[in-house]
Amino acid sequence: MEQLSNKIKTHLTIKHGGIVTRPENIKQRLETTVFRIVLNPHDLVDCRTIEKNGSDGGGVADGGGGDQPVAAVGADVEANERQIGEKKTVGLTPMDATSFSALLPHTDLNPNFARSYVQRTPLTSMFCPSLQEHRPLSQAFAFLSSNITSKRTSLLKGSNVCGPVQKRNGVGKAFCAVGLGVYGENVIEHQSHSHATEDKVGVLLLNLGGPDTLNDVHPFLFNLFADPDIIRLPRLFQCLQWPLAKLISVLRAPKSREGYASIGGGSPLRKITNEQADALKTALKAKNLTANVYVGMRYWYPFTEEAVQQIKRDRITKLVVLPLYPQFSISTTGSSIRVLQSIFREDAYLSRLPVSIIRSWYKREGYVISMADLIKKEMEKFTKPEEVMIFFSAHGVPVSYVEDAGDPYKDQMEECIYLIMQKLKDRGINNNHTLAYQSQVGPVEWLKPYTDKVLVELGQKGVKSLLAVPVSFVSEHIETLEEIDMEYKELALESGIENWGRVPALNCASSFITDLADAVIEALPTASSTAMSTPRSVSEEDDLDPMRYAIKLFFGSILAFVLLFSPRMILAFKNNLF
Ligand SMILES: C=CC1=C(C)c2cc3[nH]c(cc4nc(cc5[nH]c(cc1n2)c(C)c5CCC(=O)O)C(CCC(=O)O)=C4C)c(C)c3C=C
Ligand SMILES: [Fe+2]
Repeated sequence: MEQLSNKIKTHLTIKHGGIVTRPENIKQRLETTVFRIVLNPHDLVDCRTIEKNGSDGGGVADGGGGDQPVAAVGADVEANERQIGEKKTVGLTPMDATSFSALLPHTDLNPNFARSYVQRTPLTSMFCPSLQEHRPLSQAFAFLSSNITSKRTSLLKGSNVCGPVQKRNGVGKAFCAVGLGVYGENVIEHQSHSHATEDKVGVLLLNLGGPDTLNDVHPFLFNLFADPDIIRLPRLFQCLQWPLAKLISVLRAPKSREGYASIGGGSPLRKITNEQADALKTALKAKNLTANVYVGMRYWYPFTEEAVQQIKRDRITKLVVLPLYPQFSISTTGSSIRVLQSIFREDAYLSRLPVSIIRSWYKREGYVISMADLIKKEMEKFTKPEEVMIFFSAHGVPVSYVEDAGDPYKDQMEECIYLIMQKLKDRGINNNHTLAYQSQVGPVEWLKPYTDKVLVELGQKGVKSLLAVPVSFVSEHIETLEEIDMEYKELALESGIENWGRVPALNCASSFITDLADAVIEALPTASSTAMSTPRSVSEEDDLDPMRYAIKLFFGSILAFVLLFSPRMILAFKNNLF
């Protein structure tokens, strides 16, 4: 039992600190359609795969750097070492299939969300009557869903990624798509920039979302912690996801609320993302592409599910999915794609919609240049720019994401920093730089070094001027406005750093938006793009069996007790780690 308890502790990963759940669950509940996976989470276009000038790229997982096309689909790719300048990075890292696990049935038990969602979201009100329906027992037990192991197994089965499923279009762009469980001919092809008049192009911007008001903080946090890509529990413990999410969101809410209060009483994310969507639409128009741009948030309004419903209503014929995270992480892009997968596989219309997903874009020249421009501009504000330490502060993730689940986030982050620094060097800027990770929460180990520790060390070492560069995210949000601008600044000044600066988030910087527009155009799927149906996994089948759920529930409860009252958890709560 003790061994088991230790294992659980090492698996439990919780970061930041309700009662609203996600709307896809309502949809699952109300729409009975044929189950067919159509949007495969591995149908992922990494912008690295797109050659800028359209020359023939070969399109195999060649591990080449720069603009070389690489098959950068996340799942089950063998680690492929790559040399970038003098820096060695891992180009293709294995991804854990749990990041794309199928449905999240445990949260659709939450009636509060259903009510709140329907009240607040007119778009879904057409489903409202069905909310009164009783669910079958098998679904009522669905919160015990456990798919980590089975997904991992299916992942391992398909370790050969790019060979048979890769196609290339006429201008030499190479793409690779891999199925989850079934690896077949599910390929997203790409076309040149001529668009048939009957095409109705949609771009779906994915983002995390944030509470609009202080009252939203608690339910927002609940949604976040109810996400199995945020709190990654071992299979047997997934029945704890929901109670744990409630517990942690209650514990985290006061601290979080304080943070949002200090930045004006809510998150600026919705407003900024909407502005980015408008700017992108305009930039696409300037490039002769008329497109509707939608915003889909993972944990708050407008939810991804709302955006998808609008896409359906608008009868979009081609869709490009663009997560607003430059680097891929299981906890961000991975989680959003998993939600999309669950929606798409249940819907006949969506299942036929040609879709391409830009899974990461930190390597794009336009993004790197935009970042370098912003850094240069801020550096010039210092009296002695050449003495400024460039301090990249990235959002952290638990170490287990990277080491156990194969999250490529850390490698991509390091490569991203390398590319930005190279760009600065090209402009004669040779300052020292460092990378640290911020925003840790919970009793687990996060990526190191930690931002707060490094700031203190730099101050002690005599660094006098420091320029903080937020790098995981392209909008201002609580972690730039509160954590960096207030907490870290204060800490840095206390530690001996005298001159503090912070690079603003890209927000709607025109070079950045223009580059996103290029990324969208390059990623446009052709009408002939096919979708692949993927069967339910063994564990999903299990999830429909009430007896198996009852057994899981029984053992899960015993283990939950051991876990929740373990000394490490108690200590974490006492030390305010949530
Ligand atoms: C285990 C928990 C979390 C992981 C892992 C995580 C990864 C992660 N998050 C972002 C970007 C954002 N996070 C935001 C808010 C936020 N994130 C978590 C938890 C995890 N994030 C919490 C609890 C919160 C709420 C705020 C708080 O209490 O600290 C936001 C929204 C900010 C806003 O303005 O509303 C963003 C954006 C990235 C990029 C990332 C991994 C790479
Ligand atoms: Fe976060």
